[in-house]
Amino acid sequence: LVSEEAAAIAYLEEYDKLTADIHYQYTKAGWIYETNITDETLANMTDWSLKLSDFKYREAKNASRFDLSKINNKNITRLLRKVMNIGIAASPDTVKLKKISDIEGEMAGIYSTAKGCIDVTTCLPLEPDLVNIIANSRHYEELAAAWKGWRDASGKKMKHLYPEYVNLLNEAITFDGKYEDMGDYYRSDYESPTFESDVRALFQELAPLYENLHAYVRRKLRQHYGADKFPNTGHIPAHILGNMWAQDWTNVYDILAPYPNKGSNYTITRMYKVAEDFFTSIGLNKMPLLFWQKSMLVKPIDREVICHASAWDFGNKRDFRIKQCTTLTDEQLLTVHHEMGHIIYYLAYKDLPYLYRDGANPGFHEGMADIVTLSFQTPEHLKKIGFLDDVPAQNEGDINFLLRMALSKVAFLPFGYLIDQWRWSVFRGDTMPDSYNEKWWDLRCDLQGIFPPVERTNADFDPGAKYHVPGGVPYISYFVSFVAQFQWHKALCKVANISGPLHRCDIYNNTMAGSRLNDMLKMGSTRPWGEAMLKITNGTDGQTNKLSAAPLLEYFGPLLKWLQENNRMYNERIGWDKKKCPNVQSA
Ligand SMILES: CC(=O)N[C@@H](CC(=O)O)C(=O)NC[C@H](CC1(C(=O)N[C@@H](Cc2ccc(O)cc2)C(=O)O)CCCC1)C(=O)O
Ligand SMILES: [Zn+2]
Repeated sequence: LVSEEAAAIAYLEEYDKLTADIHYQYTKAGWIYETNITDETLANMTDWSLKLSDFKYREAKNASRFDLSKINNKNITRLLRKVMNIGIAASPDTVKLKKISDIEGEMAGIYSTAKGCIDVTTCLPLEPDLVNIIANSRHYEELAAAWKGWRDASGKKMKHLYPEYVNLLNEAITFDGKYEDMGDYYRSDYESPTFESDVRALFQELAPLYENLHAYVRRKLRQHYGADKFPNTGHIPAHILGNMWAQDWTNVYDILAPYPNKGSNYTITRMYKVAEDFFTSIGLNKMPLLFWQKSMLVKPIDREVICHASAWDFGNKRDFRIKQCTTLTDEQLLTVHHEMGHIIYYLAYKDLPYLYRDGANPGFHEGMADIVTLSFQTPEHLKKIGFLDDVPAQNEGDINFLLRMALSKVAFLPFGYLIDQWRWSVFRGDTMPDSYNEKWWDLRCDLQGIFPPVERTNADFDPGAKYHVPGGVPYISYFVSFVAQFQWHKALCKVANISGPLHRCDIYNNTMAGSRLNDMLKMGSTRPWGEAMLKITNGTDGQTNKLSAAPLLEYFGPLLKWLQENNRMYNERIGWDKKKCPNVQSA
């Protein structure tokens, strides 16, 4: 009699090959669509998406025949549970699954081909045109036109699709009674019943730092644009922060602090080589030859593509690519490092069983993508690789540098937190279609302290103007990443014996730090993520297997002190009125 465990092992070996093969086909169909948007490539991708759902449905049935209580090998039971954890593919209603794919395809198509009109004759794509206007224009009305034009052409055009999309997802995911709604399923990636309250607590711990940055930035922007543009509720106009979603404020750094912002003489290829050099300098992998042959690193001129940058793992242990409409800007150089960070993670776990080729949780994959930017952006590092001529003197250079880092790493926190607060409330049924936009602006106003420059009504659908909402891509992973990456940075700097303030630490060329990081990366999702966290933090002070805001607060400690002094000196109010949002109609 073959033991239950032996039979399960034999099944999983066969499954591993089958799942890798069908995922290769599905990923290739996705790549072909995203790098050449046509009706045919969309139909092909939808076809493979349904084939994959069908495969998952069948194999979940096959795996359910094993009696887990008779298998004491935790690894085998974890793998079997992953085979049976198939999300919406648990629904036998393939007509509804196809409808979900069709709606997603339609929303992604609207988003990726939308052209926002900034006047009656000029309509422009988001990347790079509208992004550049929002980044570089300093004219209030011109910025407002680009901000409104984009939302009218994207979110507003897909508003009618989203209610059915939500209902179909909820029907499919609740079919076998494992999940309460689609938000419950998204959160299950973190394998923790307290995840939702844990991230809320982290956000509240970080709010004072954000509010002090917000107060300083509001004062400097008020000086530039005039006090009449700033309501006495304390909110900042959403469209003058240098980013289409006000999620990253580095582009208005020139208004906030006079600082020689060096444009450097580099090429697109050199951007990728510089990023690769960072990873190899700490002992991690270089990009395989296939990466350079198959990636799409610049926007093609002869076809429509999805420009939103992304990293791809084709699942055959050899084919890893980046798709990015790369341009020569500092922000883009960071995105290059980010996307390549994902590839490094893929390479670290490529020889694990397919089911384990994932981040320990989605936030870990994003944290890995970002971690090197904490070293790469230090003035010392930029000087080392010739992007900065001189290192600014200690003190005021420190504050300028910390301010610039805070404009991306602190400014982002409420945004990274709120997208899924909105989405989870929609999936729960707490927010119905007739208040989608009001709920969105409740969160945007109350948590980010910004308000819309032009009147918003429930005819608008501003959540749809952010890629990840029509794309059905979870977002809390970025909030988790922004917390975790500072925990890892602190631990790796300790392991690397690099002393001094955390914000000046650069792990470049440090293979001890790299190998400690790799110990975590190569685990993939073999174990619950607390064990992966300990792989990095073990033996360092404050070691923990949980998320902690302390390292982020330590990193920005000197800046918070400076901001508090500066805001006090100018008698600047900290914070803004909650539940009062200018330009937003409440139902
Ligand atoms: C096949 C596939 O989809 N692969 C996944 C990777 C995987 O899951 O394996 C993937 O490539 N996702 C794309 C996404 C792209 C970007 C993004 O969307 N960023 C967020 C939030 C943010 C902002 C600042 C920041 O410093 C870091 C993140 C935004 O721009 O709002 C765009 C620029 C940066 C990262 C990404 O790389 O995370
Ligand atoms: Zn990422």
